[in-house]
Amino acid sequence: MLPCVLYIQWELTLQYSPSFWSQRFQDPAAVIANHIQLITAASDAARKEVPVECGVKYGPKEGQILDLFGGKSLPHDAPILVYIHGGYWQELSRDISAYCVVPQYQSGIRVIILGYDLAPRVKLSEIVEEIKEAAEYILNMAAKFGTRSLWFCGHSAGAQLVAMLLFSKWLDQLDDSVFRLLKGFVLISGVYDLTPLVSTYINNSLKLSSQEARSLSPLLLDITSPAVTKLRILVAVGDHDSPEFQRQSYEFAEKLRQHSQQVEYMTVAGVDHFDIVENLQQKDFILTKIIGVLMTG
Ligand SMILES: N[C@@H](CC(=O)c1ccccc1NC=O)C(=O)O
Repeated sequence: MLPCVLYIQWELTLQYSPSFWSQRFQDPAAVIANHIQLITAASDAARKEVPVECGVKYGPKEGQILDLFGGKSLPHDAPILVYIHGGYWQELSRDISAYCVVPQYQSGIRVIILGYDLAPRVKLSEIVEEIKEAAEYILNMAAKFGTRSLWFCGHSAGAQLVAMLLFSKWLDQLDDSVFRLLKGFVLISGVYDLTPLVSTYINNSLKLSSQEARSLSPLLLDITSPAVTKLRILVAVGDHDSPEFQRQSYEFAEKLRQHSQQVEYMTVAGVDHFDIVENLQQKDFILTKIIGVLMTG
């Protein structure tokens, strides 16, 4: 029999390795390989099909770069969707994360694909700071464009980065003329309590202490910002995500609900941690349609 500590460690590793839960492939490595292949092809296609300004710097650090899709072909007040990729803050990049662009652009939405520095080069607390700087930069840019609405959407680790925007004072200090552009968040298959990751391989490059993990966990922090009551928030998770991922999404949505009546929770049928976002390249996928309706309705 395995000693209890080893068993718990193995169970945590399993719960927080999304590739093990896909029902589409036998081999977890094949899930990731397929994911990279699909999102790379869809991102290449987006750059061919949609006018794009690539490589806009939004801050001083190397990875603080965004790509802005839509150009002059959209009206100046077109809504903006900001998309933040996942990969446990150590994998993937903005240039292969533009897969949601084409259908949203076809619905009249500008899309910003946000890049950020990755661990172990930077600490997670620095990445959270980079995203805050991005949000500030983008809101001010949107105010200049005359944008009518702005949404943030994050996948997996990217959903934690979006959620952390709620725990920073800058949101409450924004001028109302800028804050009113921010309409909501779409949080897809996120991780909101980081403390279980500390004892897994995921922490090899993050090097989070238990204390740091707590301070970066939206599920464990007090929500004090009045901004939360003004935002619409959709928390979505795949029904083939691991039970722990599903629990975290459910609990975070419940926590948000204690502060706001504008929070929705949904389990997306028939998808895992990866095709829940791969499918954002399809205009008929339920989440693609919901994002379009939320942003233009
Ligand atoms: N090593 C992980 C990889 C992973 O979690 C992941 C990969 C791509 C996009 C998002 C991911 N998860 C969280 O950000 C796994 O086994 O699934």
